[in-house]
Amino acid sequence: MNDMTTTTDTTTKTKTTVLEAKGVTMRFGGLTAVKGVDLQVNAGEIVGLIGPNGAGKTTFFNCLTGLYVPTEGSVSYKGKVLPPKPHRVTEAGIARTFQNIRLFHNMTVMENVLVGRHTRTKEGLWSALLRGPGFKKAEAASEARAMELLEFIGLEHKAEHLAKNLPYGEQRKLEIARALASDPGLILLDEPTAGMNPQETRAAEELIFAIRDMGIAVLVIEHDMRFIFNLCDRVACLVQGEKLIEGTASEVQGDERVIAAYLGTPFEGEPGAAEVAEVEAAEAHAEAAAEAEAEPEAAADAEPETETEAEAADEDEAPAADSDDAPAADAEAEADADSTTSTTSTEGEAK
Ligand SMILES: Nc1ncnc2c1ncn2[C@@H]1O[C@H](COP(=O)(O)OP(=O)(O)OP(=O)(O)O)[C@@H](O)[C@H]1O
Repeated sequence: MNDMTTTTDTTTKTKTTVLEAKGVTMRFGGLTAVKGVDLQVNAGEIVGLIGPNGAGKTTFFNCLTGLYVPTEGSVSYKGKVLPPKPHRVTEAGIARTFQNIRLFHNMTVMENVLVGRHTRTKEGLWSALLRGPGFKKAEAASEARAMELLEFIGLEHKAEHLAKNLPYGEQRKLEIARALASDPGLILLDEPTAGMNPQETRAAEELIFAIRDMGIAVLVIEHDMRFIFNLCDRVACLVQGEKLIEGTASEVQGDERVIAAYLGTPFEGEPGAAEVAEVEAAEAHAEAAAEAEAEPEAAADAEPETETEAEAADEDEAPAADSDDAPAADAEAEADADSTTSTTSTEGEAK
């Protein structure tokens, strides 16, 4: 990783592609969570990934980081296709944080960062067990690097605290420091400001700019639109697993399809709209066929109903006529009377 100096100078930006996802598709049984998504992240860029709940953003992240093996498509990092294995992806240079914080809660802040460092330490098992000079030197270097990262996120004074005792916003920052410990060239952040207050969100924004200025490309999922449009050079919007649009912040935030997707309003050419229309047409057809089949029966049912009504009318006109229901009604009335009596008597006894 580059030195820790942070600047706001982005003139050194190049168009070197760091991440290239091509036609990534992920199916879970009959559900296509991600459908043919292409995405590039270039060196020096902060790219945002937005979309309504369930749009497939986290599933896409999981495909990029080897947690899921995409059903179709490929993911390359700096021109090399990545093997779908999380530790190999980390070794290659991609680090990530999770939507639900995943820290080692009973370990210290420093230990959590050291865990993130292990892919970059070369000392083997025997060296570690025997704690030879090589191991001690490597351990000291790792600790120095971890402390540097803690200073970077402003948590050096809490190095010996247990992770579980940190406030929520600091836990999120610690997760970022742990990801940075693997010296990535690209970091994927899954909702880094979730649960943060506005001040913490602002600080997170500064932290991400600083990470970019260290030479690490960033791909970030967020629901906070103000945060994303302020932060990102480019934004891609997923809807129902498909990439709806990709462009600069102003292009994306002004796009009425994006607004409609967030408000749940259907729009022309909406991803999945053709499939929905097909299913709706098939359902309407099936309903119409069922109705047509049921029609003669319905007509037949209608006649006796008319007769019954006529009979009932006759009965109304002949109140003296015996009815089978009458004794049952009498019995019910008697039973009601009995139960009322018994309740009353019980209440009386109780009193
Ligand atoms: N392991 C899984 N098995 C089956 N379905 C899954 C699995 N993971 C995700 N899904 C489904 O895939 C779809 C996309 O989910 P995903 O979590 O990727 O969306 P998201 O855009 O990250 O949503 P959110 O913004 O709410 O986090 C959803 O319908 C979800 O239920």
